[in-house]
Amino acid sequence: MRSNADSVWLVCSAEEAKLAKYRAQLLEPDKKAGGKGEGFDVLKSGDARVALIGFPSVGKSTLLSKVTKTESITGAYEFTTLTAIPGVLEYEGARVQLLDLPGIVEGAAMGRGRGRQVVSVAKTADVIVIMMDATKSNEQRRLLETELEAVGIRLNTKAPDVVFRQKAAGGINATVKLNHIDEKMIRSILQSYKIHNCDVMIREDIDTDEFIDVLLGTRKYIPCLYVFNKIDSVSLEEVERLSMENEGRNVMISCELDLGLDILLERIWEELRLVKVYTKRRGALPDLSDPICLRPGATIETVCHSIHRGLASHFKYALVWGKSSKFSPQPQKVGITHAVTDEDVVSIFTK
Ligand SMILES: Nc1nc2c(ncn2[C@@H]2O[C@H](COP(=O)(O)OP(=O)(O)OP(=O)(O)O)[C@@H](O)[C@H]2O)c(=O)[nH]1
Ligand SMILES: [K+]
Ligand SMILES: [Mg+2]
Repeated sequence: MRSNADSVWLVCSAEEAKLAKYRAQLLEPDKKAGGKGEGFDVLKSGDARVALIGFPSVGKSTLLSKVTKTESITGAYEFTTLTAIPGVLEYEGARVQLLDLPGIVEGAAMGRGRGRQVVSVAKTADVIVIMMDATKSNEQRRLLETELEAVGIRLNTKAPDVVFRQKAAGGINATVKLNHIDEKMIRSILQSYKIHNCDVMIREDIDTDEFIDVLLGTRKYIPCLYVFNKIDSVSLEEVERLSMENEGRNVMISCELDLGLDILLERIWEELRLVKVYTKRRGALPDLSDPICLRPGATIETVCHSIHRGLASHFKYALVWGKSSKFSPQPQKVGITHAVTDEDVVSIFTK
C-alpha cells in the first residue's frame, strides 16, 4: 500500500506535469490545443467584451486584478496565465467583460502554442487592448499587430461601406463608382461565389480584396488601444515621447504605482462607444438608475430585444426624447428601425 506522503507527492507532480505541458503548448505547435483556432471557452457576459493581448509578463494579469474584482495570478515568470480569465469593469452603469489572456509569442497565429486560441478570442472582442512593456522595444507593437491581422482582424479601420442584399431572382444590380474595381469585376467575383441574384451598393472606393473581405464576412474591424505598462521604470522623457505617438491611441500606465489607470478606463469606454438608453413608462419619469447599454448602431428594435424577447413582435410605435428626436426637446414618434443615440429616453407602445 502506498503511503500518504507518496500520494501527496504524486498529486503534486501530476499537477505540475499538467502545468508544464500547458506551458510547453504555449510555445509549441499542438494540433489539439491550438491548431484549429478555437477560442477559450469563456461565455460572453455584460454589455461588451475587451481583450488584453500582449507578450508574456507585460502585466496583463496585474491590470485585471487592479481594475476588476477578479484576482488573476501574476508572476515574474513567463506564461503565468494559462487560460482566459474574465473580470468585470463597472463603468457609468455599464458592465464590461475584461478578459485576461495568456501571453502570446511571435508566430502565435500560425498555431505556435496556444497563441492561436488567444488571437481567436481577440476576434470576439469589441475593443482590443494591446499591452506592452514600456521598458522594451517598440517592435512589440508591430509583431502583435501582425499576429492579429493573420486571423483576419483589422485594427482601427472601419468596415467598407458596402451593402449586399441576396434575392431569389432579378440578377445582379450593382450601384458602384469605383476606381480600383469595376462592375464587370464585381459580377464575376459574385458569380465565382455562386451568387447570381443580389443588390450591391458600394459607397466607398474599395479594391477587389476589400470587396471579397466584405462578401465573405471574414474580417473583423475592431478598435484598439496601445497600453504601455511599467512606466515607473522608464524616464519621463520616454513616457512623453511614447504618449505623443500613434494619434492618441497610446496610453501610458503603471499598474504598480497606480498611474494612468483612470485614463485607460476612460479611453476604453470611449472606444466602446456604447449607447446608453433610458426607458420610460407612460405617465412615469424615466428610470435613470438602470440604463440599457447597447452597441454602436443600435435601433429601437435592439432596445425592444434587450427589454424582453417577444416585445418586438408586439411593437406598435415608440416615442424618443433626446438627440435622436428631430423635434428635441420634444419627443418624436418613431418606428422600429429608428437609430437611437446615447442618452435617449425611449417609451415603447405595443399592439
Ligand atoms: N515595474 C513594474 N512591474 C510591473 C508592473 N505591473 C506588473 N509588473 C510586474 O510584471 C510581472 C508580470 O506581471 P503579470 O501580471 O504576471 O504579467 P502577464 O502579462 O499577466 O504575464 P503572463 O500571464 O505570463 O503572460 C510581475 O512580476 C509584476 O509584478 C508595473 O506597473 N511596474
Ligand atoms: K507573468
Ligand atoms: Mg498573466
